[in-house]
Amino acid sequence: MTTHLKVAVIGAHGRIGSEAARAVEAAADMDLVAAVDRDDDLAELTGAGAEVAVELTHPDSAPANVDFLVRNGIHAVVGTTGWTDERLDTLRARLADSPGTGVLIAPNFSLGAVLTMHFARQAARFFESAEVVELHHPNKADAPSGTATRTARLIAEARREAALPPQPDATATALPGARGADVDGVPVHAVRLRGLLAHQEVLLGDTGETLTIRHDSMHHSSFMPGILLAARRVPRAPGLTVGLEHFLDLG
Ligand SMILES: NC(=O)C1=CN([C@@H]2O[C@H](COP(=O)(O)OP(=O)(O)OC[C@H]3O[C@@H](n4cnc5c(N)ncnc54)[C@H](OP(=O)(O)O)[C@@H]3O)[C@@H](O)[C@H]2O)C=CC1
Ligand SMILES: O=C(O)C1=N[C@H](C(=O)O)C[C@H](O)C1
Repeated sequence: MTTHLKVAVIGAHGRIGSEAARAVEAAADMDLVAAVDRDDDLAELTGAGAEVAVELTHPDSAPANVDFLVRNGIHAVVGTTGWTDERLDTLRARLADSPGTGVLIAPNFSLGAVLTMHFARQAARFFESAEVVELHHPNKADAPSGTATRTARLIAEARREAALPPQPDATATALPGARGADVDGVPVHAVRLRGLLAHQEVLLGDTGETLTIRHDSMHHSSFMPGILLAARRVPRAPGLTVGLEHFLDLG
């Protein structure tokens, strides 16, 4: 008899959480043992014997939910954004008391977005300038997106490794916000527009040429293969992993 992975979804009434609950239910090797949202008790997960929980709620809610999961030895696949360095440090300290538990935090579960970040990091050292434009639906809680923030950090890391100087920008006067948010020296611009779902462009420029890397998620289904892959893999990855790329072989 094959044993199915017991998976719970937290944030199961939300845009991505509801899609994730359906994807888990449809997966031949998984059982959806709990699907909870804001007013539910997380004790449902322990009662149901959840082995892995997929956390897709709100940046203000995720740290406490993940803390609960780690304290109860439930592996976590976290898509919720808003993980500052301070929040990650707190989580690492909690994980130290539960060394067998795995937590994956991924700002984006779609393969195209993971590749966009990978390619942007690869390309960054060859260009004088790089900026990130993310475009999302107007109901999104945070700006800039978790993906854009991580993309900018990866670009900044590559620029530092290549000892590139700060990006040129002769702007002397600007309306507040006109040059976007400064994420580790990389400008990040956020567009909120009905009709959009989740999109990102990485613009790289140097003398006489530009390179644009663009990714579009047209539907929440784009995130599901990554979420299911992460749920299968996270029990074998104790500790904290940030980024789905660590569970993929990107060469
Ligand atoms: N990593 C990835 O690939 C992706 C990540 N995301 C991220 O996922 C998160 C959710 O996005 P989205 O689905 O659009 O948001 P929604 O607002 O549609 O859904 C979030 C759901 O979580 C619920 N919720 C809030 N707090 C809690 C809590 N403490 N416990 C349980 N449930 C709670 C909300 O309830 P209520 O409405 O009452 O607040 C809501 O039903 C965001 O951070 C988003 O950026 C989104 C898509 C892809
Ligand atoms: O809120 C969303 O919709 C999304 N959030 C994630 C992010 O902030 O990067 C992933 C994707 O962009 C969709």
